[in-house]
Amino acid sequence: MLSLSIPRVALRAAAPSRQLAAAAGASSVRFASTKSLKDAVAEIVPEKQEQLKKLKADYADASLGEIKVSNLLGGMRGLKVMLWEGSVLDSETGITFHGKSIPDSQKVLPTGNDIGVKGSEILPESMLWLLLTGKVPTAEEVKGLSQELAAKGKLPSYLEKIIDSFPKTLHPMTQFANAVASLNHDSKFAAAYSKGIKKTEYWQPTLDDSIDLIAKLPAIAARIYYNVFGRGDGNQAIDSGLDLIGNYSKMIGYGDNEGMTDYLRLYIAIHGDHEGGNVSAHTAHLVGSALSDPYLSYSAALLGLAGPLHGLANQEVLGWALSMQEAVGENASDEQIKEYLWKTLKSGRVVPGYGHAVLRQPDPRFTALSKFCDTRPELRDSSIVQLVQKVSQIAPGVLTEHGKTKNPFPNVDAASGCVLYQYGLKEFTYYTVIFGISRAIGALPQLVADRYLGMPIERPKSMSMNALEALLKK
Ligand SMILES: CC(=O)SCCNC(=O)CCNC(=O)[C@H](O)C(C)(C)COP(=O)(O)OP(=O)(O)OC[C@H]1O[C@@H](n2cnc3c(N)ncnc32)[C@H](O)[C@@H]1OP(=O)(O)O
Ligand SMILES: O=C([O-])CC(=O)C(=O)O
Repeated sequence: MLSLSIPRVALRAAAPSRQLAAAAGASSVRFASTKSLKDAVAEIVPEKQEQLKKLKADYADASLGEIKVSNLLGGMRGLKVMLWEGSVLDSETGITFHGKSIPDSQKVLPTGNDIGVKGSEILPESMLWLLLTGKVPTAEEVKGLSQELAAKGKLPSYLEKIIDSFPKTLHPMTQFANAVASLNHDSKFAAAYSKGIKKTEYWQPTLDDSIDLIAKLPAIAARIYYNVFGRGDGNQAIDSGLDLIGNYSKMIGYGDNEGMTDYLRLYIAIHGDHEGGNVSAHTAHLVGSALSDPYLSYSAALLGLAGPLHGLANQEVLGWALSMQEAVGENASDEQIKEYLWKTLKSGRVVPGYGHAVLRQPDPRFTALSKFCDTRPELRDSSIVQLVQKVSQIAPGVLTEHGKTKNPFPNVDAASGCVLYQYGLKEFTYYTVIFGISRAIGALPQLVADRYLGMPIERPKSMSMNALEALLKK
């Protein structure tokens, strides 16, 4: 269970008490002007640059392990070849954000109640601040960031026209990536680069673009939802008193649903970063290393997220779970679920939502989302949530017996969609778009770090099979 009643941020001297904020109600809490996120990043830049300088000076020739042919042929698993500041993934214990696990983050990061909007889950703004600066923000800092994002959230009319021109049949993720790339029209980084900005200053317009993009993702996503599925407010109106996801939830028609709104906050906060090697984060970093601006880099990341072995798995899980429910009925026995799992495996398909390239235990994000379900009667009693949870107990045994996957446990995608479905968001081709709002809060901070650290263009050595054989025979 989440410790909903612990006044976490309220313990810090600068923050208003959580109870006070909640009692005051949405939009009525006043905050003194405070440090902006850009000021907070500027503070850490010199020490990070110094740390990199020292690493290079002291350890440039130290080895981090050997490269085997199996690494080259096996998707580079396990090779330590990327710098990534925001989070580290441990195969047994899962993700930590600047050293903080998900439960740790839930204890210290400001929630809606802390800034005067209803909600007890982590605000994605709080996670963004942590990922960018390594520091836990105060409630005032998060409120200030929320206000900045609301002020920058409206879409330019050229982008609205571009989104409206997409055929409804175009997958929402393809629309999303195209829309994000189009915003490069207004990139401050691209404009500054063409004017000859100094390399040491690259990070500043990179951060400006990143904040601007994060601010606009909800409206882009909501406009796509409205155009394709006809749901939501249609004009993506932004309430300056609401947080980023409070606004998003309102735009897609869930503004009055506190459970859904807080679920979206939790989902988006904890999907944000999963260290650097996953397909979407890695892609943003790779494309950004060519000094493509944040819009282009993140658009490329979204196209990777749209693959079924990565972010699209959450769409796949729901389709698969509903087909199972149709085949075996609402109160399926363990035996029926096992049979269905075997049928999937024997048909040569993967069981979506299971397995992981790094994790070897159940994904702590899956656990966090399951705990959210346990705290809410509307989810606890849902037949689809119950089925997904039952599958999570049975599938590991079947996948172990099947003997292929190195990790038979559920990953985050196993849990995320059934909650959306239960709250009435049933259009599951849209689910990965929500993941796409989230991944920006992890991938874009690294782009900023890449620029203040002066990271070079990424260019590993590749080999043909013939060249490899020739090398190995030497
Ligand atoms: C947010 C995220 O991206 S989380 C991941 C979301 N993706 C999914 O849930 C899709 C299902 N899972 C998978 O396909 C995989 O487990 C991945 C892509 C996540 C990881 O892939 P890998 O690191 O290659 O996994 P692993 O080393 O365990 O694979 C070994 C074999 O087990 C198979 N395997 C892995 N997971 C599964 C699964 N869920 N069901 C059936 N077979 C599986 C692989 O396809 C591979 O088979 P092969 O030897 O015939 O090619
Ligand atoms: O880490 C990975 O490879 C996939 C994943 O779970 C994520 O990107 O969130």
